[in-house]
Amino acid sequence: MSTSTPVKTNAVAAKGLWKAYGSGEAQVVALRDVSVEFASGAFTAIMGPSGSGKSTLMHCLAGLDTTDRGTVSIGDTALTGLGDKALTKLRRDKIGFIFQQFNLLPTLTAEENITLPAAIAGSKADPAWVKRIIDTLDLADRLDHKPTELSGGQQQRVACARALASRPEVVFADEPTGNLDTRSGAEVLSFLRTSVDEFDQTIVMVTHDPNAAAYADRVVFLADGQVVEDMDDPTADSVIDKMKHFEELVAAAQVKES
Ligand SMILES: Nc1ncnc2c1ncn2[C@@H]1O[C@H](COP(=O)(O)OP(=O)(O)OP(=O)(O)O)[C@@H](O)[C@H]1O
Repeated sequence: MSTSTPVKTNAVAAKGLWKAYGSGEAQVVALRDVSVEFASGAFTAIMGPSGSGKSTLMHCLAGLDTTDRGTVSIGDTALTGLGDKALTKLRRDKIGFIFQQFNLLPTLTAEENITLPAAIAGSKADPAWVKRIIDTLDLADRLDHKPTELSGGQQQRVACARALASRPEVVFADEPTGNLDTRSGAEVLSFLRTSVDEFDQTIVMVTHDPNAAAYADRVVFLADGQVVEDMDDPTADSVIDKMKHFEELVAAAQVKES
């Protein structure tokens, strides 16, 4: 009898990404030859100093921004070279987004916000799945409320439900706890952890917060547009240590330059 271990596939893969903004002397190179993969069913945090390229990388991975060179795949679909229409469809079908500012539509109820992406796509999200998410997020008695009638934490939980409603291949979360108090932030992070452990979702999250990164399975560190470290099983302390180390390296490089 063969004892095969399940093969982990990649939800997202980037190879040799380059991205620059502007031209000539004003040019800023935001990504320098970045190759990175994100396994299905894993929670990965992306960290790094301000300006290190975290948002640029996430936008390029999600097809929200173009790259100058390199390839990106979501599941088995290559993003590179897709036209606008195909890219929009891929984002709608395969990618969920959670933003720092929640980005809910103010005139719609929580429930309408959650089901809107499926409605726009002309399909209907699986009601049993949506109910399971809503129950896990403890939103059942808030579904008729408009965003202004919800706390920040509740709004972000609605945004989490919206991101997961279509069971996307990957959810990109950009500083999802940046606007929340500690308790509401912890609720959102616990939900993201649960969505990986129990619902087999894939999460890629940009964060500045070592405590948030500690919820992840892995942390990818960027500095100056490059992947400089890849850490498994992070704790808040191990992440803080690593960040101190980068700050020292950056400070040493600045002394050398001056
Ligand atoms: N639209 C743009 N036009 C010009 N330069 C840009 C643009 N977007 C980003 N950059 C530059 O690219 C570099 C990487 O920016 P990016 O926003 O990806 O970094 P980040 O790590 O997400 O930073 P932060 O933590 O401050 O959000 C920075 O030097 C930034 O100034």
